[in-house]
Amino acid sequence: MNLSFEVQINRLAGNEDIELPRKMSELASGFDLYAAVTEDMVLVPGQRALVPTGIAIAMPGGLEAQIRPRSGLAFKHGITCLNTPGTIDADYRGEIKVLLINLGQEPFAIKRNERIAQMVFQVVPEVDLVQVDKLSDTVRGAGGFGHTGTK
Ligand SMILES: O=c1ccn([C@H]2C[C@H](O)[C@@H](COP(=O)(O)OP(=O)(O)OP(=O)(O)O)O2)c(=O)[nH]1
Ligand SMILES: [Mg+2]
Repeated sequence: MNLSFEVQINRLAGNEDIELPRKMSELASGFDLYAAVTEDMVLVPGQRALVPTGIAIAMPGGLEAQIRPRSGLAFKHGITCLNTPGTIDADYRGEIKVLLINLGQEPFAIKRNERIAQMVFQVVPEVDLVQVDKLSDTVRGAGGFGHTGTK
């Protein structure tokens, strides 16, 4: 499979030193995002914060970017994205920000140019919502939320 797209990116003023999002291995799904905090941002347990990345992007319509946590930060420090996956719309031109929360037991300091999350691009199909009086029948019907049991 060889889907490929061009996505424009720029650094916002004052962030010339911020690393551009980067894949850390050849076939990685995500581009790691770097914190553009001007001074250390400390999250105490339970605290959330919108962390700047210093970058903005423009992708073609039909794509979205998802902002996802890094598992290492989540496992070691309880740092995750509160709204995971965050949604970056194709028509958004503002700074990409990462909504982090500290679910750990210790304060955590976010430093400038540390990798805080990752950005995964996805294709979004065009969908027309068509209003109808009755939906098609299925075996599952309205069963959900554990309806099929645990084994
Ligand atoms: O983790 C995130 C989530 C969103 N955004 C930006 C890009 C996105 O296109 C925009 C709106 O996000 P969303 O639709 O999730 O938020 P909303 O609460 O519905 O705001 P809006 O009314 O602006 O759509 O905010 C980020 O920078 N980081
Ligand atoms: Mg929205």
